[in-house]
Amino acid sequence: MKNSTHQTARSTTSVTSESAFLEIENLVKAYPTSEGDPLTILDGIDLTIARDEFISVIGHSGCGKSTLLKIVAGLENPTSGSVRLDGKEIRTPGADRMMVFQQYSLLPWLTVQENVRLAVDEVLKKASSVEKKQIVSEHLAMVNLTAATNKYPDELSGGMKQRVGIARALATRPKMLLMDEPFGALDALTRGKLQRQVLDIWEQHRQAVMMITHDVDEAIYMSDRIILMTNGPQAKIGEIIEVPFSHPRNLSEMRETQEYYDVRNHALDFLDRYFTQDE
Ligand SMILES: Nc1ncnc2c1ncn2[C@@H]1O[C@H](COP(=O)(O)OP(=O)(O)OP(=O)(O)O)[C@@H](O)[C@H]1O
Repeated sequence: MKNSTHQTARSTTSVTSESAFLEIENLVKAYPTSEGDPLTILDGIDLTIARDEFISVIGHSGCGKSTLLKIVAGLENPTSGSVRLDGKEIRTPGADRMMVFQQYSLLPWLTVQENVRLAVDEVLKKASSVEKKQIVSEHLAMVNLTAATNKYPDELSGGMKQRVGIARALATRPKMLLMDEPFGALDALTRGKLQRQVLDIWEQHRQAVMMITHDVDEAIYMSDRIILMTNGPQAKIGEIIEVPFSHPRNLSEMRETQEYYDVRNHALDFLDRYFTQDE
């Protein structure tokens, strides 16, 4: 089934300006070093993402993917350039962007519903107590966790913990979801199930998503475009692949098409070209 032609792996650098929701312009990020001169990690990133678009960011370890995500989250500031969400410059974290990390950052002394409720209380301050209760149970149901509502994190599997993290992020109704290798710590079977669940939710309630992953198949399955980063330091966007499948998607059907393998090979060839000896 595999072949190496690239005919369907189209590259596009941006969405149209009318539909741009996140706009990253000439972003540079440098960190100070003990040697004196700062080290430029990201060097001139230009990227626009639409309001209802799911994008994945792939690149070799250390190229600056998490740094880029943290800048969009407002946890880090760019050295120069601009990052705007819905026309407004991002400088600090905000309830319009929620993050899901690889390591489930749940509070161990709170139950599943209390973990989600804490975030809802923090963000949806104007909602009534009844509404907030409803939002929490609705989002726990979305990730099939109703039965685990009153459990504590250490009573849950890794996949369940990650589902709580996803329910928590979605329950605050952010305009943008930022995910840093959200399935990276899970076994293959759990990963596949959770990818499907997140995709089901996203296909029903579309929002802007930026997901970092090391997994090309995950990126093809879930995203509209795949951002391929060059190696760091001074990493840039090397290429952007438009995934030629509409949503909702069916992985088995996708895998029966030539387009799937064209995109896959194209992305893997790119990553091979940027492979370095010290990785
Ligand atoms: N706060 C910081 N101070 C100095 N250097 C930093 C800081 N944060 C990240 N870096 C450096 O920036 C580079 C990019 O790091 P980053 O974590 O963004 O890469 P990544 O592509 O997400 O890596 P990985 O795939 O391994 O998670 C690395 O060389 C890292 O050491």
